[in-house]
Amino acid sequence: MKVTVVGAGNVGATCADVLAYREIANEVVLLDIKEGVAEGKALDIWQKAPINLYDTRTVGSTNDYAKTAGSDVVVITSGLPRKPGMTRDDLIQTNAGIVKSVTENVVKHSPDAIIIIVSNPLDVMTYQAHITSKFPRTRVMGMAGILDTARYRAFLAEALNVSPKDIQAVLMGGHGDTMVPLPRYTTVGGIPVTELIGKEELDAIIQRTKTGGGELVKLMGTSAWYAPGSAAAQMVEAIARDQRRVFPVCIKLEGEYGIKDCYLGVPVILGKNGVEKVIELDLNAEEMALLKVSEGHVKEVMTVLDNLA
Ligand SMILES: NC(=O)C1=CN([C@@H]2O[C@H](COP(=O)(O)OP(=O)(O)OC[C@H]3O[C@@H](n4cnc5c(N)ncnc54)[C@H](O)[C@@H]3O)[C@@H](O)[C@H]2O)C=CC1
Ligand SMILES: O=C([O-])CC(=O)C(=O)O
Repeated sequence: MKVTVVGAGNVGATCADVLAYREIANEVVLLDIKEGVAEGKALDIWQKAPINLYDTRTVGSTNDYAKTAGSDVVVITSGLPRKPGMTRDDLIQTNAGIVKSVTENVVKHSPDAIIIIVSNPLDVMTYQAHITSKFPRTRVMGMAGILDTARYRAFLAEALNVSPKDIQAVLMGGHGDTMVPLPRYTTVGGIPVTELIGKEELDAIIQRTKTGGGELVKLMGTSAWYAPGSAAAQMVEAIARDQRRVFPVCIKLEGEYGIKDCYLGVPVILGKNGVEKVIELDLNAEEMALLKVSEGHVKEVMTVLDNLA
């Protein structure tokens, strides 16, 4: 299994590191446009191998896609992160061009790859990569749902003073303030969460989850990377090991949930072919209304992208 991570910044380097120390791939190529940075970080990760005991080979590349040739999975993290006061959508102008040119190179050198987008605005950058690559939708997906769900699970674990391992949840929709956490599908060791926490406290956790990315941007002056990098690596693992894990993943909807031609996070089965199946939940009217709001927002930003072209 050969995996390329494009963008050797905070998220990309973290993802490459997790891929290596968890031996998810035999070879990880880290690529960036900044001279020497990807080579340096790949070398640093390789020099950690005798300490942390792994044998994944990590290779760096300054914009030389020949080194990425024949990758099975490509994770695209290249692009600007936001600064305090910005929304993810504010990044579209710069990141659309970056994701487009990176995708063109990926297609040329790894025509059979599965592409995982991380760059923001996530749902619309997944759209950009999909239309540029012309790959089937099952091979072009965005990472956001695992991260958003992890934040929700972490906040719940803290509030209930239980292990985050025992909290299972689904979160749908776009990667932004219109994301749709689903308390009805949230359990703690199999127990419905609503039996363990009051409505007011749960609502506050849901609200904190929706603005979870912004909370970190405010604290750090740039966006998060440990959880995002690990979340992208977890998607790669599900594909590399054909685990058929059930994760919320951003994909083009083609009629599921009554939604067409929109890129939204939905629960899927992730395996060796990419998205093996989109799972359709029987949402109630309130949940469906929230998903429609999310669809409306993502479609607006998709139109912004169409008008850039
Ligand atoms: N989907 C999600 O849940 C998350 C998305 N993000 C997004 O991921 C992206 C990366 O974030 P960070 O790693 O924190 O940023 P960063 O600034 O640390 O790293 C980005 C890297 O991309 C590189 N780059 C720019 N243009 C390139 C090109 N054409 N080819 C190759 N490399 C190129 C830069 O040189 C830089 O090293 C941002 O757009 C951010 O908003 C971040 C966290 C979570
Ligand atoms: O908030 C940001 O800009 C980065 C991101 O998508 C996240 O951490 O959820």
